[in-house]
Formats: sequence, structure tokens, C-alpha cells
Amino acid sequence: MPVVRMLREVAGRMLRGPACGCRTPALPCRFLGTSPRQIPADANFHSTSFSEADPPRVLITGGLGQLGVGLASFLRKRFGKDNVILSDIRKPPEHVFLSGPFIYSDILDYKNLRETVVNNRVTWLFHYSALLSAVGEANVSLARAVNITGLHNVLDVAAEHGLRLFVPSTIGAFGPTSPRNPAPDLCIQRPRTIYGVSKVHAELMGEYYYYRYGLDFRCLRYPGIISADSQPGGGTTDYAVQIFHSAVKNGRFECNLEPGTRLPMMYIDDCLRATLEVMEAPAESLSMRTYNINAMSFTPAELAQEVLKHIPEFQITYNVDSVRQAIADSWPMNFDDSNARKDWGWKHDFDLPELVTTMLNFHGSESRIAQAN
Ligand SMILES: NC(=O)C1=CN([C@@H]2O[C@H](COP(=O)(O)OP(=O)(O)OC[C@H]3O[C@@H](n4cnc5c(N)ncnc54)[C@H](O)[C@@H]3O)[C@@H](O)[C@H]2O)C=CC1
Ligand SMILES: CC(=O)[C@H](N)C(=O)O
Repeated sequence: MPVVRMLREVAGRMLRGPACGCRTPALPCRFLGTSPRQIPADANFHSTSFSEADPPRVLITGGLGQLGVGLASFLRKRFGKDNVILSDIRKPPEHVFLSGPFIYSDILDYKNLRETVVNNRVTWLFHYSALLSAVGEANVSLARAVNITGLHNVLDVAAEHGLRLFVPSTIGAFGPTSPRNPAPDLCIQRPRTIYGVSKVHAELMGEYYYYRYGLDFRCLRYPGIISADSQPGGGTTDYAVQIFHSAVKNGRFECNLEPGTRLPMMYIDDCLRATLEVMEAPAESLSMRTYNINAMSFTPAELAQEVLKHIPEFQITYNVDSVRQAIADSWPMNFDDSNARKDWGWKHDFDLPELVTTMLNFHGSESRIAQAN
């Protein structure tokens, strides 16, 4: 077959993608060329032999933030302590350092990242490094570097070494022109933050690498995540974590969003379980590479009402941060996650009442321990 005709046919298949019902990459991974970092044409992309019976060798980037330590502990229970490596550019607290393998890894340093993957025989990568929505607006050039350049490094290393790659996206990947109640998986995405723009970029680049190079890219759009034993890293949904700590400690909370601001939220246990479930889902069950996941949706006033049921003297006041409020007003109020439920059986466990009970129990017992010491 003449080369030009062959290439045209392959490109046609790639562009048709899932519309023709394909659930595997439309483009054989080495058909049109090599990985983006000029790997030789005879390089074997899926060279890391990974039998489903062997546990994966996992690397978590940006692992010292709100979600990474919990993810490491969750994955270590499943795959064994030494098979899950936590990494970050910050110094780990002692209890984290002692809990399992930790290494320095800067995602902006491509060679360092590649060395880490090679030396540790990594097969699965969870890419958590990022600057979140509010801190991203305060430092756009750093957010652009970490969230976009860093992602390019991660994608290239993952493609080069045949990794299964998880990259979280967010409700922040939608904008004021997206349907907001609920936001479906596929719709207009024109976010107005550097965080949101970088996450749409990540979704598209990951999907492109899947079709172009056969990279096993998987992505979930997380709602705002609420965790008891880790602090949020500078986002718009942070209030929903901080409120519990303040309620138990002081009986009051000053909220930086307006009382009626409705946003999708999820308890961390559901988020981590969803992350593992989509990574373990058989490839043929995934009709898409990027899924919304949802659990609950509430406003600060509704959350405060639920806290009041446990702490009758609790008081909430409002001192609105205009940057965060503008961001929240452009995000979905609710998420449609029917595709995740249909394709790989996603189901959340925590609704608002269970969330509030769990969070207050944790902070209540923490503060009782502190008082006793
Ligand atoms: N926490 C949430 O509510 C949500 C989080 N996500 C996503 O989940 C992921 C994890 O989120 P969090 O743990 O909350 O973030 P976080 O902001 O708490 O932690 C991010 C980590 O990235 C690290 N980092 C920054 N620059 C780095 C670099 N050059 N190299 C390596 N690491 C670097 C930071 O030191 C930090 O520990 C992020 O990608 C975030 O966008 C998505 C939606 C909701
Ligand atoms: C929802 C998110 O992505 C994050 N928590 C943020 O508020 O920036």
C-alpha cells in the first residue's frame, strides 16, 4: 500500500476515535512514529512487562499535599508498602517518612523524573503535583510551569516507559459557559483560571497521547475533596475542610464564600477508592479516558446546618474573598457522573450527614487527645 494512503487511513481512524465505538486506541502506538521525546523507532513502548497478578510499582508525584499521603496509605494496603513510592519537592514530616518509601522528585526536572521511574521500576504513576485554583491565580507563572510543563514531562516519561498514568482533573476544568447543574462529561469547557485551563490541557493531552502513542492514560474529574487528617493546598473548596476544625476548636467559623454557593464535594475515602477503581478497571470497560465522579453537592449554609445538628452553639459568619467567590461562581453546582457509574460501577458511600459525622468525630477525638496531653 503506498505510504501516503496508509498514513491517511491511520490518521482517519485516529481522528474518528470513540465515535466509532472503539474502546482501544484507534492508532497502533508505533504506527505513525515514536514518542514525543524522539525515542528510536524500534523502542518497545510497553516494554515493562506487567502481569495483572503482579502488584504494580507505583510512584505518586506531589504526594505531600492534601491527597497524596492518604493515597499512598490506601495503595500500600493493596499493593504492599514497598511497592508505593511517595515523592515531592518538600521535606516529609517524620510520620510520613517512616511510613514507607519517600523520595525527592521535581516534575519540572525531566531527567530526575526519568531516573526515578527507571531506578524504581515504576509501572503506575499517579500525578498529583499541581498548584490549585486560588494559589494558581496568585502565581500564574509558577502554576503554568508546574501544571503544564510538569505535565508534559510526566506524559513523556509515562509514554516512554509504558506506564499506566493517572492524572486528576477537577470541577475547575469547567467555566461559566459550561452547563452548571449538572455538568456532563462532554460539554463546553472554557475555564477562567490558570488551574482550570491547565487541567483541560491535561485532559486533552492525556487523551491525545492515548490515541497517538497508546499511553494508558486515565483521568477523573474530582469534586472538592474533604479530608480530616490533611490540610488543603490553596483551593476554592478549602472552606469545606476548614469549617470542621474551627467548629470543634472554637465553635465558630468565618467562611470565605457566600452562604448560597453550591459546589460538588466528596469525602476523601470515596475519592481514593474511585481513583484505584478506575486504575484497575479493565481497559475494555472504559468508553472514555476522562470521567466526572460525584458524591454530594451543598452550600456553606447547608453544611453549617448539618454541623449545627452536632454542635448546637456553632456559629458561621461570612467574609467573602472576591477571587474565590468569582471562581466558585464559574464552577458547576452539580456533576453528572452517570458514565462512571455505567462503565466501571462507580458508587459513592458518603453523603452529607455521614461526611459531617465522620469529620466531627475525627476532630472531636483529636481535640480530646490534645486536651488530655
Ligand atoms: N484537593 C482537592 O479538592 C482536589 C484536588 N484535585 C487534584 O488532585 C491533585 C492533588 O491535590 P492536592 O493534594 O489537594 O494538592 P496540594 O496542593 O495539596 O498538593 C500538591 C503538591 O504538589 C507539590 N508540588 C508543587 N510543585 C512541584 C514540583 N515541581 N514537583 C513535584 N511536586 C510539586 C507540592 O509540594 C504539593 O505537596 C492535584 O492535581 C489537584 O489538582 C482535583 C480536584 C479536587
Ligand atoms: C476543586 C479543586 O480542584 C480544588 N479543591 C480547588 O478548589 O482548587
